[in-house]
Amino acid sequence: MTLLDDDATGSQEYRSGFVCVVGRPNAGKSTLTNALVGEKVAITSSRPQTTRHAIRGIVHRSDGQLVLVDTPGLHRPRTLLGQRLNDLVRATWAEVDVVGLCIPADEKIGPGDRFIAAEIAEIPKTPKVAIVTKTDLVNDNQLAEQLMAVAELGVEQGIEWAEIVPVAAATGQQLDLLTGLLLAKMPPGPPLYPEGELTDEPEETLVAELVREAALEGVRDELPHSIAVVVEEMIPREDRPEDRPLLDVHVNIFVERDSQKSIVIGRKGARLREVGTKARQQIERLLGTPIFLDLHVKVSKDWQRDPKKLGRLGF
Ligand SMILES: Nc1nc2c(ncn2[C@@H]2O[C@H](COP(=O)(O)OP(=O)(O)OP(=O)(O)O)[C@@H](O)[C@H]2O)c(=O)[nH]1
Repeated sequence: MTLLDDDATGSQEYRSGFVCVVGRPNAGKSTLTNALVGEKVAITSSRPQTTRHAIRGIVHRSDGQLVLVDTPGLHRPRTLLGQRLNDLVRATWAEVDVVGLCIPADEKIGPGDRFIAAEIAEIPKTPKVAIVTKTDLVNDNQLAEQLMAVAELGVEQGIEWAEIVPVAAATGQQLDLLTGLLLAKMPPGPPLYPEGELTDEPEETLVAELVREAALEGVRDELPHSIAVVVEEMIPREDRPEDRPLLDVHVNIFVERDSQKSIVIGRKGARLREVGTKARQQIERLLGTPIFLDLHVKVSKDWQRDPKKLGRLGF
């Protein structure tokens, strides 16, 4: 009887806390965050280093709440922006309850994974969970080998993995299991956010991310680092019938050079129109209201190297 009681209270205890998902660029962090939360809140792209903000997704379960922090890819800094991104990542790690290191199942562990593993090895006490992502892309043998390689990586870097969990965000495989394992590592405590809340990012940030994502689609490799998006204004259009509201959304897309501006705009504005259409649909879904999206492309020379410009663009 006592045993049963203990068991019941033990497993029912509500837990809540923060998980920071880390990993080298393209490791699948954003996709995993989205899949765990169940709605699109973090930017995903097939290009590396596109996640600029620590966007949080919130996973609600009857037994607890996970606040997921999605950081930019940690990389060797070459510019001021690179340094600031790395600082942001480290500051986040210092505050969370668990660090989850994403390592793709379909690629050999490389210097990029080692670099981040070595960095997280430096955070004392915080439990570290290795998350082997994209398992849908490999067969059982390859997965088994990767799991062993991840275990070895831990030994090599002096990390004692709290768990090593294979998942496929694309198919949803093992996601519930991962959530459960992460929740078990959270401290007991009340929900940190009200139920139903998916992210505490201001709407402007999410809108900017959606525009950025659309603007990056199918463009040259040099562009991801050179695009910044700022929402200037979001105001309801006046004189609209109550049942047909319209929100005016004014957005500036900043690039570093005239040549990049032409790429973003495209022939006779064709690309920019595509970007606008795509982003508008996503933003309307996010905000639940029809919008008029007004996009402007501006050149802000070398903004990545200029502290004042960086500050103005929100970095
Ligand atoms: N097949 C498959 N592809 C995946 C899975 N998870 C992510 N991907 C793909 O891998 C690529 C990178 O995923 P992201 O989630 O953007 O990776 P990230 O680690 O957030 O990347 P950065 O923002 O650049 O740091 C994208 O093309 C995803 O569609 C998965 O579970 N299965």
